[in-house]
Amino acid sequence: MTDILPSSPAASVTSVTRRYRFATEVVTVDNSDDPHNAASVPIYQTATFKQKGATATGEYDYSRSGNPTRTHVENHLAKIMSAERALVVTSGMGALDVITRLVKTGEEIIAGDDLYGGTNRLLSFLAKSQNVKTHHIDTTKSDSILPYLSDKTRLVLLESPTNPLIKISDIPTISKYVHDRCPNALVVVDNTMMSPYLQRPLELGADISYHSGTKYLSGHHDLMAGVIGAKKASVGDELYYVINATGCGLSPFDSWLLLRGVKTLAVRMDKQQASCIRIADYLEAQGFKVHFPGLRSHPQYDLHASMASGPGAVLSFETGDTGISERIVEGTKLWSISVSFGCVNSLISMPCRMSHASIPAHIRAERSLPEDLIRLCVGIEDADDLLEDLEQALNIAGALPTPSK
Ligand SMILES: Cc1ncc(COP(=O)(O)O)c(C=O)c1O
Ligand SMILES: N[C@@H](CCSC[C@H](N)C(=O)O)C(=O)O
Repeated sequence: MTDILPSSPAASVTSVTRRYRFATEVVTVDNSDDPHNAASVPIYQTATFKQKGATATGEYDYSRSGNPTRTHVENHLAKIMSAERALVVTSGMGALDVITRLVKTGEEIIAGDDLYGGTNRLLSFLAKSQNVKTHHIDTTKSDSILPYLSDKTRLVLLESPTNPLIKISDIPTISKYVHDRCPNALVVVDNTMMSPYLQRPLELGADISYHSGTKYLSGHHDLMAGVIGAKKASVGDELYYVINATGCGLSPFDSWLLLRGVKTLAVRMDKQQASCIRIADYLEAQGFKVHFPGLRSHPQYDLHASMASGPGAVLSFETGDTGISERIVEGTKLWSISVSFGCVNSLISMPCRMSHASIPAHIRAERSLPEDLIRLCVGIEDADDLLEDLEQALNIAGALPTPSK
């Protein structure tokens, strides 16, 4: 496919190596090619680029094919994701759409049975429209994948932790199973929940890692973006072909916003994670069933710790009663009732009513997704304020055995 690529930036960054620790690399953007030594990468808000002659194209000709602001954010993301090539598109779902275009009619996908509702929707759509079957299995048990691996397998799609039940999959073991048995299959990890700061799936054996850049990478809920990192440049080039062919590359302005946002990823995540650990401890101490890989009680605490450098800042918990859960969510003042996560502001939601409502109720039940589940996405506010607000909402909802204070 690469021989028919149009002129465009060859965004492979195999030559860009990390020299410093992650928190330093993430804030250090290489802008050394700027003709005016601009400290911040400029926004090249242009659709087209002039040519020296009819056949003399420069590095860029048209912003759908490539744009310098987009190239900068892609190179920076490739560096922090340990990818040979990174690509940015208009949303996380757009990223998965691009990846699934590598699958041909009749081929198969293996995916988890707890995964983001929109991902489930796209996989269901592919089954109907392209005859691409997805086997949904419990990827927390690595061996459960073995009976489904065949010469039809093209993608194995993992979330770890999963959204919303925060289950963990063994990325190295599953990658080995897949690569040993299906050399043409690609292991794809949706790493949105962790961000490359906490977990880098390409270093763990995966072939492609992707993100909803709408979340931690940008961090402020002021843009939609999708990010794809390919371990091998050749796979990145195939994905680039799809992006240019379909026209879903990220705009110059959103590329700039993403590059600006990602610089603070480490400080945001440190603060959000520290507060989330406190909140998880508090909820568990009140007797709730809490799903969070930072708690010793998490069934895959050790596995997660072997792959990631922290538990992140999203947890979910069960109250045992849908009505109580609704009252808790509606009783908070500081936590916004909102889908999404990874923002500097704290969010509270009921996945079955909101982010995962597109999964039919009977499938949610088959997959044991509790209707009363509450998801908390912890922001950078003062943790004491967050805890106090949560506690008053729990009290109002009658969720605490003995109302405190
Ligand atoms: C885990 C996960 N992956 C992918 C997506 C899709 O991202 P986007 O909303 O940017 O399309 C979302 C949320 O929307 C998500 O939660
Ligand atoms: N109406 C949207 C819902 C988006 S959910 C966003 C996010 N991934 C989350 O988990 O909260 C849709 O139908 O996709």
